[in-house]
Amino acid sequence: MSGGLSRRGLLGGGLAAGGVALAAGGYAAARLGEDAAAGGGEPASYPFRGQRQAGIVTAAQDRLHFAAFDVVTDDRDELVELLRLWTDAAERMVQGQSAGPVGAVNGAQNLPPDDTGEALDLPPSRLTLTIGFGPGLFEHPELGDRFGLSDRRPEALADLPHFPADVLDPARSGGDLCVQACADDPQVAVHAVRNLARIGFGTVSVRWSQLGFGRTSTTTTSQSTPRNLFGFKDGTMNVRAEETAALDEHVWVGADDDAAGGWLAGGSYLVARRIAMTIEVWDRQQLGEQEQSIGRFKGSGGPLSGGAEDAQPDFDLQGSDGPIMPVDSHVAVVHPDRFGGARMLRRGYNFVDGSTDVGGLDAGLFFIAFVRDPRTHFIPLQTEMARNDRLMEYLRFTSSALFAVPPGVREGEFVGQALFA
Ligand SMILES: C=CC1=C(C)c2cc3[nH]c(cc4nc(cc5[nH]c(cc1n2)c(C)c5CCC(=O)O)C(CCC(=O)O)=C4C)c(C)c3C=C
Ligand SMILES: [Fe+2]
Repeated sequence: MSGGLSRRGLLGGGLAAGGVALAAGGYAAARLGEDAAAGGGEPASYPFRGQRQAGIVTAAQDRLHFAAFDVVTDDRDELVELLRLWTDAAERMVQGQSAGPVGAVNGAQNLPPDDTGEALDLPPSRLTLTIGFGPGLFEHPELGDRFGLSDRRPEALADLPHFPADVLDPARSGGDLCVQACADDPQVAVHAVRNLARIGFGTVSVRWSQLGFGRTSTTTTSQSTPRNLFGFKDGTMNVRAEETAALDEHVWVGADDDAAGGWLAGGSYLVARRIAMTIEVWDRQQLGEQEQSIGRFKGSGGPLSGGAEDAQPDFDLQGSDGPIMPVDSHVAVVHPDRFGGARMLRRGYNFVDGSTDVGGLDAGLFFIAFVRDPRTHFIPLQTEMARNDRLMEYLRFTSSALFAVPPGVREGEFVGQALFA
């Protein structure tokens, strides 16, 4: 079966030429429909290959399935083979094709299908698959340097420190590999992670995963600012795709950043933090207290010091009781001016994982940020936030991980190939 057909074109096997043409026509129509729905001129699908991995500056989609994997082999060739297989499958799935060339329903009756089938008939849904490498791939705490990679580990790629007020679940933290699947349809994102896990059976196992909805960031100037589960606009001051100089300064790893990490040049670091929000406590706070905690108005998203959403906060402006922008408000605590101008590209999602055992919502923000160096662009902010941020009263950090995200995959290569050269 041709690799160029969409999943929908594969149904029924052995289609006559006219049937194929019809299927392809349906696909094109779906793409046009998606284009319109996506808004802002975003394409209906993103290629897996390119200068950068998609899923970083790509306009943030609405849904997330994030998975961290343990590598369960100590054979370097098996790891490389997995990355080859993942590259092939990812390239297919982001185009709306099945994970393998045969597809969900056209294979032999006596073999498991090379695609699980739940995304049959669904368009690409702007799926992006972003793959990262955790510290354990280079030097595992129990298994050591399984793959002969320890001398290629960039210094910045180390487990994040324990921050004050972290209540981490170790089983839901860390990981040797990660896959960030983002799409406008949750079924497409889940299908992608499921098939990558299926392909990796015997080489990797899923350590933990997280579903997310309702992006809490804006990564292009054409996107409007969404709201998080506290009801506030989130993503206002994010680094955007169009800010190419800021991306070079704050998001992309430079060629000279690390002697051992040359393979990561043009890539980035992905910080993941699952943050449970005590929704019921928050909901009982007065509007004024909520706005003082964030430092912005809930309606407009503008800073309390005045102006529209995109106005710069004035931290010196005084009210009768001190600064109008409370010094312990979230935007005051994490403002780049306090960290030598360090910015980050945030790309998080809301989550609701059912209810807690006392009947509250098990809900929060799955924080994802891409940074050039976590030591300068994340750790100092998180430390300060944990110590001094008024918002902390309503937050519990339950999961934490750091991954190095290699640059984009060139034609004929597999993801992260330079690391194994
Ligand atoms: C350590 C990094 C950060 C964590 C963790 C974090 C959690 C978190 N944030 C909100 C809500 C908002 N954050 C906003 C801005 C903002 N947040 C961070 C960093 C972390 N946030 C930065 C760097 C910034 C931008 C600061 C600036 O440049 O001015 C905002 C304001 C709107 C915006 O700019 O996006 C909100 C709202 C929650 C609820 C949360 C944990 C659950
Ligand atoms: Fe924030």
